[in-house]
Amino acid sequence: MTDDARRTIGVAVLGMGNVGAEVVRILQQSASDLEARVGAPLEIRGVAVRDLGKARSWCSPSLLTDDAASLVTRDDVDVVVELIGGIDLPRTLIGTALEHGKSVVTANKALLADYTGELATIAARAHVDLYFEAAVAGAIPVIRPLMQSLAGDTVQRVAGIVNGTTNFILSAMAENGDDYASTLAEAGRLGYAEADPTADVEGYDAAAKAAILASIAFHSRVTAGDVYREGISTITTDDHESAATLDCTIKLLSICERIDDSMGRQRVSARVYPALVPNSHPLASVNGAFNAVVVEAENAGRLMFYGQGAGGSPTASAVLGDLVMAARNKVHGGRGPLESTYASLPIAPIGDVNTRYYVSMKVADRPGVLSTVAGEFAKRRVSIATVRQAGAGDDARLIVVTHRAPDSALSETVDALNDLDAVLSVSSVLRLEGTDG
Ligand SMILES: NC(=O)C1=CN([C@@H]2O[C@H](COP(=O)(O)OP(=O)(O)OC[C@H]3O[C@@H](n4cnc5c(N)ncnc54)[C@H](O)[C@@H]3O)[C@@H](O)[C@H]2O)C=CC1
Ligand SMILES: N[C@@H](CC=O)C(=O)O
Ligand code: NA
Repeated sequence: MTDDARRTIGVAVLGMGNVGAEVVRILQQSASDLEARVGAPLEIRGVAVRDLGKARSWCSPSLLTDDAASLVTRDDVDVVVELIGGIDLPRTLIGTALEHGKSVVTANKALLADYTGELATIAARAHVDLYFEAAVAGAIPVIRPLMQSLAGDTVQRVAGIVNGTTNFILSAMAENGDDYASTLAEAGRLGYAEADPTADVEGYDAAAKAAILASIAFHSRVTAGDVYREGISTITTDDHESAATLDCTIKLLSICERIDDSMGRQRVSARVYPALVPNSHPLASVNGAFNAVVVEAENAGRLMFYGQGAGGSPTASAVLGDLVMAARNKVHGGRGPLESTYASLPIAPIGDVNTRYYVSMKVADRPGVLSTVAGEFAKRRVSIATVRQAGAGDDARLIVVTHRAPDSALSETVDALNDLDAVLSVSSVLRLEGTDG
């Protein structure tokens, strides 16, 4: 090893919350192993926090600063680890760090979903790394497998459960009938939820991750606004009960796939919504804050990645992996792969996606209602797979499951059902995924 290769790598950590605190702990506890793997010692030069007065374990007070902007430009810092969250401040801090020749590791999917292009351009100009394995599916390696291991294949589909908080809530509701609000509060206490948990429950976090996954998988620029999104805040105990009667469970899915238009041209569909998944499907048994991502590639076939998708130490594990890579590149020269958006595939609207629907509606309990309801599906060429009546009289409900049809035809059918006198209300509409038909 040359003298140069033995130089110390200076690390700045920005934010010491759920993830930042774990990163600082591991950096100190595993210092000698990390040194051996990098080929040089990693030394924390500073830790930026919002409140200097707060007590912290694993961190000498002399390292703390409330001036993140100065820390990221210091000459003795080689790699900046951003774990503050949000958009405007980290965008500026990361941009500045990269411009000053620092490699950056971040877990910030909200930022990356819209600004990967901007930040990757600065990183390329400065010949430094921008790594973000922790931004999607926490501890699970998905970014690196897609970007590197599958770089020679053609990925067709990336789909799965990428939000731990909502999976924790849906699992608790389905398994124990737990209450939505208290389970969400518990996810916050356990360090799974975002600072504003609306990002989790309304699907924004999963949509940001879908944008990142789709961009990498399809070598195209996909941003958060390109992702169709529905959250889980409207899912009720009745929905879980209905799912159980169909031998299904409800999961918030992120689905990114190539779909053809009517001329056979490829487009990208990226979408996030709660869906019924058959209990026999591998995703149905992914519970709690666990995530799973299924990748389908032309030559590799189907690959499944499973593990802890949220929480301080699992996320810190992915951050540390990136930090070791970035530090090695600083020691030995070179940099990681550049982002690749050469394919520039356009985005397909949700209406063009073929899905199956589950529709539960309160109906008048009188002769002819079933055929009126079925007629609205038929008018739009939506084929019905099963119909079941639950309850009777004032409690009569029809539960319809369709075959696959364009989402636009399905949503027009639901609008038409809402206008029928025979339908008192459409109480629930969910997609059904993971089945043929
Ligand atoms: N918690 C998790 O399971 C995961 C989180 N992430 C991402 O990691 C990042 C951090 O997440 P958490 O640690 O959970 O959030 P957190 O809210 O626990 O930590 C953020 C910390 O940044 C500090 N902070 C705010 N403004 C600051 C400033 N100007 N200077 C220095 N520090 C400042 C806050 O005081 C807080 O301690 C976010 O981008 C999040 O989306 C990614 C994957 C999993
Ligand atoms: N809030 C996120 C944290 C990890 O990305 C989640 O619940 O998955
Ligand atoms: Na990951």
